[in-house]
Amino acid sequence: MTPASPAGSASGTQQARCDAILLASFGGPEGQDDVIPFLRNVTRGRGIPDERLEEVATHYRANGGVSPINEQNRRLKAALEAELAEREIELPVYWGNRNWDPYFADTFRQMHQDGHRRVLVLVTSAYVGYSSNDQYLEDFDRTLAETGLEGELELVKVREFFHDKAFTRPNAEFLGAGIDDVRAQLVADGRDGEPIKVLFVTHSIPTAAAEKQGPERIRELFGTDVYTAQHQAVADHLMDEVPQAEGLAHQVVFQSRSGDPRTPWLEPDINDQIAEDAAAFGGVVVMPFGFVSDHMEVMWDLDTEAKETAEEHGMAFHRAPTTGVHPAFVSGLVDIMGEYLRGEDGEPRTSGEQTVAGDWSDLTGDGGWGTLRQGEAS
Ligand SMILES: CC1=C(CCC(=O)O)c2cc3nc(cc4[nH]c(cc5[nH]c(cc1n2)c(C)c5CCC(=O)O)c(CCC(=O)O)c4C)C(CCC(=O)O)=C3C
Ligand SMILES: [Fe+2]
Repeated sequence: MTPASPAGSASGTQQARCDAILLASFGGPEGQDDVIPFLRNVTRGRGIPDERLEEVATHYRANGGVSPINEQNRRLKAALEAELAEREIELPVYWGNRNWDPYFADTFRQMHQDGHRRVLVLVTSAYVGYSSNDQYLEDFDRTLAETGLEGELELVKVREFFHDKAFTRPNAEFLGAGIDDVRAQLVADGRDGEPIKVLFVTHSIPTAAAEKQGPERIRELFGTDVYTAQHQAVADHLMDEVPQAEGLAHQVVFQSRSGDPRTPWLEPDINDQIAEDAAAFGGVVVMPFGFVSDHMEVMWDLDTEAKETAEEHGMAFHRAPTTGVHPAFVSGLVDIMGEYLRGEDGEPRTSGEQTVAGDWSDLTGDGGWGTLRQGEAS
């Protein structure tokens, strides 16, 4: 695994050019028979009790055993291919997953067989955390070793993009539309003028894992862990960007905690926060900005559970979409990938545009995750 060095920063050394792109994702089941094997893959070696697997399985079972994530990724792959073709960037796009078919091992073998030796890897996570970054790097290294492709296939991971226009522009649009919708719901209900709150929701992680992440300068600046800080910065930026959001309350909250209930995870949970806000707010806009597609965690934890919680408390509710295949997301991602691709003149072809202010370099910091792995956090 090569450290993510954009083409332009390759000082002096003559780098080989990337000859393919890999869309790397989580993977999900595509039928009832896939559900338990998929969950075993996800929790491999982490001692997640069977009761918990069965509980999570019900979320998938209720949807025919199918997670929407693979279809979302097929659509994203097609959209990226179209955008690349439009710009005359002639690189094939492959797709591989951590937890389901097509598995990384099969895709790596296929790419190598097709003659590719240096692959630009786009991971479907906007932020830097163990699950969204480091675990992928570990998977890539392990897969290269398992397939005997170490030294044969070089992988270059595209940087995080939570702070880029690619990600913030579609989310700003969704936030504005969400506020308009909740306002309209309140008006239709004869409750015009009741206050609205914006809840920015992301995946919870064990606090021990969050606290392990450097760098210190970000922890000090935000007064919180680095995982939360990335989300806090995006949430604050979006509230500033969107005219309709002026004067509204907002907060970063968490969803989908799992594991041993005695192990502390980041809080508050979105459902608890909705219940607490019910007395003071007439409606809630839920922004699932921790994810880049409407997958099972969005369908179940937000469209089912959080929506129910809001309804029970008589609150208007709007769940905003995720970036998915929004044209600005797709073209922004290709701009960012262009940082690693050189044009005729040897310079990076394009670059992303950072919209969230701040120095977001070296987000793992302090040598990364050290010996702590999330499975050991409890
Ligand atoms: C930070 C984060 C992201 C966001 C970053 C990113 O997007 O990469 C993410 C994404 C996802 N997580 C997903 C699904 C699951 N995550 C689990 C378990 C866990 N996630 C964790 C963290 C994260 N997860 C953690 C700390 C655990 C517990 C320990 C462990 O086991 O690692 C479990 C096991 C059962 C359970 O305990 O709930 C499942 C089934 C799906 C697919 C959804 C679909 O199928 O559509 C996606 C995109
Ligand atoms: Fe997860």
